[in-house]
Amino acid sequence: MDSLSLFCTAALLAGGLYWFICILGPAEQKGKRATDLSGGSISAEKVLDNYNNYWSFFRRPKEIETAEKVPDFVDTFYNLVTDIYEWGWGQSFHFSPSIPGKSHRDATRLHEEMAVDLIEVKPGQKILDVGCGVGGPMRAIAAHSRANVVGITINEYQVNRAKLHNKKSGLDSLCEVVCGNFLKMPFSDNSFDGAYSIEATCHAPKLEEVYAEIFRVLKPGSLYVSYEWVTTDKYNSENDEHVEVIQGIERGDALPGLRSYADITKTANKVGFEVVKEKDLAEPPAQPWWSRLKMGRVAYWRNHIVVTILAALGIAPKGTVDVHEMLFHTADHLTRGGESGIFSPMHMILCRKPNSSS
Ligand SMILES: C=C(CC[C@@H](C)[C@H]1CC[C@H]2C3=CC[C@H]4[C@H](C)[C@@H](O)CC[C@]4(C)[C@H]3CC[C@]12C)C(C)C
Ligand SMILES: C[S@@+](CC[C@H](N)C(=O)[O-])C[C@H]1O[C@@H](n2cnc3c(N)ncnc32)[C@H](O)[C@@H]1O
Repeated sequence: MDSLSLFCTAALLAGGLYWFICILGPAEQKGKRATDLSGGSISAEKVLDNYNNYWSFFRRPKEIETAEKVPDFVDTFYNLVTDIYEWGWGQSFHFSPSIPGKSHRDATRLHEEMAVDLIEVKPGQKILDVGCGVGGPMRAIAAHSRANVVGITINEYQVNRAKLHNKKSGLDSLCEVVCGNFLKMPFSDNSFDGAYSIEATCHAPKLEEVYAEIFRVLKPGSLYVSYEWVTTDKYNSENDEHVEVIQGIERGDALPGLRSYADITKTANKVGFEVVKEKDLAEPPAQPWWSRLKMGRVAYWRNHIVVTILAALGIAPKGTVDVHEMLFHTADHLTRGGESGIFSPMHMILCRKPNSSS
């Protein structure tokens, strides 16, 4: 081979690799590339150890007895997955029903806007985003309602990502992000005009504790809406396949144990809320929320190859491949949970803090 053909072959190979990693594997929404994957606040050399610790803790969620350790492990989980989520899903870490003729991005935004419409906030009022991730919902909600949104997340890396995105999108005057535990929030009593949580309170070992905290910080008369992860009335704990799917969802999503849909209202009432409305937003005529996960299967294989190459080259931390593989299996369990109807990530509950409450 003469030197010109050698040069052309090398250039083609390099171009192909660049295309495979950087063009084929960019974030759903611009901001994260495969080459940026990190372990969040965990240093690269400790990613694998942290993954192994996470795995030994959450492997059998139903057996988790030390509830006080859960927030720390959830924090570790989000250090491990936040970049992969942003890269492969976008800035909103939740599901939404598919809407024929609309993109995932629009369907996601509409699902988020519905939450703030339900809590009836006015421009300039202050609302709380409980478990805000990197702030995808917060920005959509602030832009839609012109309310001031304060988000709280246990994960410091997410706080920094959210702040960066808020600034880039020009919404930082409406959006504030705080690092803290939603089981013990650094906010005064009766200080918010409304609150919402999107697929976040499922991480609380006891739902009652997080609902009680939200109740405390809300002004009397104001509304709170939550999209909860639950097992539905189709779930049968005697059915081995059902149990396998639900346990797969729990361990791949850092859940200390999924709750039954029937527990949600009971808990809201117990802490003092009036339940205004409750509805599983996944139920027909809503279109499947899991179709986006299913459609992505080919992309996950490609991502797996990209992550494996990057980890081998030392660009992505060791352990990224294991985390990605865990998510790969989680996607399958979530899809099976959706298809069988035993699981919903969008059991909506709308509650009011009574006016008379002291
Ligand atoms: C509410 C929670 C998170 C919900 C979803 C945002 C995430 C649940 C599973 C995640 C993913 C699974 C497969 C990944 C894929 C293998 C990878 O190549 C690209 C990213 C995924 C699609 C990833 C994206 C986010 C999820 C869909 C929980 C934690 C309470
Ligand atoms: C699946 S993400 C959803 C994020 C966001 N609601 C969204 O839809 O993009 C769950 C979020 O809950 C947060 N979270 C979990 N446990 C928490 C805790 N104890 N205190 C504060 N935040 C917590 C995580 O850090 C993460 O930001």
